[in-house]
Amino acid sequence: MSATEKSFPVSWDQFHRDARALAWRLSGINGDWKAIVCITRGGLVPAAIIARELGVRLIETVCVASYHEYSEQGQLKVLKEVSAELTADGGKDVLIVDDLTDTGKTARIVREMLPEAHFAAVYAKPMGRPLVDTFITEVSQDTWIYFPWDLGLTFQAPIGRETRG
Ligand SMILES: O=P(O)(O)OC[C@H]1O[C@H](OP(=O)(O)OP(=O)(O)O)[C@H](O)[C@@H]1O
Ligand code: HPA
Ligand SMILES: [Mg+2]
Repeated sequence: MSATEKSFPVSWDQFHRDARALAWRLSGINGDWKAIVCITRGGLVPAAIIARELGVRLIETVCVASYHEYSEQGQLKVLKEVSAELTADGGKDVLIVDDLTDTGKTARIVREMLPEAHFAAVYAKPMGRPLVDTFITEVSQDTWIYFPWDLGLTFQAPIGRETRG
């Protein structure tokens, strides 16, 4: 990932709306998804929303860890693979869900496990975009997305204070 300069904070409301918009798109692609494979941990939240909207009840996880704290990508580790039941036919009619794709490294690894599956992410950056079949919003590569589960309400200094110095 390149150095991040801009920030894109996402509220719970906005995330819910964007995940729902993703569900809308996915409903037009396949009316009968067999299962959702969510990429933990970030994929758990959109997966819950999409599963509710599309009536999918078979939810599997693939557990991948890559980033340590913020911005710095470490070694990619697969902590748990997808069940053999879903990989047997390459993942036909299976929906893979993640919160975002950044460099595309996580998506590439999971796609190799399920080459026939459909990959959906709520947000995408340009490097990861070719790895995603469906997404809602693209942000630039130098933008860091702050998800609502990583944020809290804090005091904001008045704009005037900053400009007065
Ligand atoms: O396209 P990439 O450069 O591979 O980055 C995208 C991945 O990075 C984040 O997960 P992370 O590994 O930080 O773990 P988390 O979901 O547990 O926060 C995010 O949720 C994606 O899964
Ligand atoms: O922009 C991001 N935001 C949060 N987590 C991430 N993991 C990779 N890129 C990002
Ligand atoms: Mg993740």
